[in-house]
Amino acid sequence: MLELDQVSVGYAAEAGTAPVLDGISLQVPAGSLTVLLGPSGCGKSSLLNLIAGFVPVHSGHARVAGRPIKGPGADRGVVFQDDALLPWLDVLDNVALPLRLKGVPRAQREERARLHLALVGLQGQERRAIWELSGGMRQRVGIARALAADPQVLLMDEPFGALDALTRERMQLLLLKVWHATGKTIVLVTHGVEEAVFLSTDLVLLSRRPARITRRYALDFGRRQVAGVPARAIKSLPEFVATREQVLADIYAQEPEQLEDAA
Ligand SMILES: Nc1ncnc2c1ncn2[C@@H]1O[C@H](COP(=O)(O)OP(=O)(O)OP(=O)(O)O)[C@@H](O)[C@H]1O
Repeated sequence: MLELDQVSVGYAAEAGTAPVLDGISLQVPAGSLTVLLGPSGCGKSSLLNLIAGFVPVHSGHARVAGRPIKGPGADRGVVFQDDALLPWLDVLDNVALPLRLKGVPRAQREERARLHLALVGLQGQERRAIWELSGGMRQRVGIARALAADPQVLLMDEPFGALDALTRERMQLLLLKVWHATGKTIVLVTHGVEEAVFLSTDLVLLSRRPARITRRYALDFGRRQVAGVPARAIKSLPEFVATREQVLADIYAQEPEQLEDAA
C-alpha cells in the first residue's frame, strides 16, 4: 500500500555532504503499525517527511496505493511531536479545520470531528480552548484532527516524545485502540526502543547516516494488547524483554563508541 523503492534524499543546504537517506526500499502493508527506529540524526524524520510529501524524493520511487507521492495529500495525515494546533480555535474547530478547508459543510464536519474526539476520549471537551489542555490531551486532539480527514495512512513523528512517562504509556494504549478501531495504516517514528517493540507490527531499524535499513522485525505485542492482554503483563514477558534487548544490541552494534563509554 505504501511503497518505497530505492529512495534517496539529500538537502540542498548540505551540498557536498553524504545523502540523508540512501537507497531505502520499504513496503508498508495496509493496516500495519510500522515503526521507524534508529540513531539520533540518522534520517527518520526525513523519511517520514518524504512519505508526507514535505521533502522531495531525489531518486527512486515513493507511492501510496500505487500513486506516486508528489507532495502532501489528504491520503496521508500527519501528527507531529509539537502538536501544531491553532490556539485561536477551540478543540472542535481544530479537529474540523482540515474538513473546512476541503469544503465539507459545517454540520457534517462537526459531526465527524465529534466522532473522532470521542474516539480519542475527548467527548465533552469540544469547546475547550487549546491552552487549557495538558500535553497528552493536545496530542489526542492532533490525532483526532489527522484522522477526521480519513487518510489512508497516519504518519506520526515522535508523537509522545515530549510527554511524561505515565502519559506516554497511556498514549501508547490510546494509539493501539485507535489503530484497532480504525484499521488505519500507521507509520511512527520514535526514539523509544520499548515503545517501538510494544507498538509495532513491523519494526524497521535504520543505520547511522546515510540511513539504510539494517534490520526488520515482525512483532505482535501490540496486537496482543488489543486482544486483551494487559500492557504491563506484555512488557514483562521474557519474550518481550529479549526482543527489546536484541533491538538495543542491534542499535549499539552501530555505535561502538557508546558501548565503550558504557563499559
Ligand atoms: N531541512 C533540512 N535542511 C538541511 N538539513 C536537514 C534538514 N532536515 C534535516 N536535515 C539533516 O538531515 C539529517 C537527518 O535529520 P532527521 O531529522 O531526518 O533525522 P532523525 O533521525 O529524525 O533525527 P532525530 O532522531 O534527532 O530526531 C540531520 O543531519 C539533519 O541535520
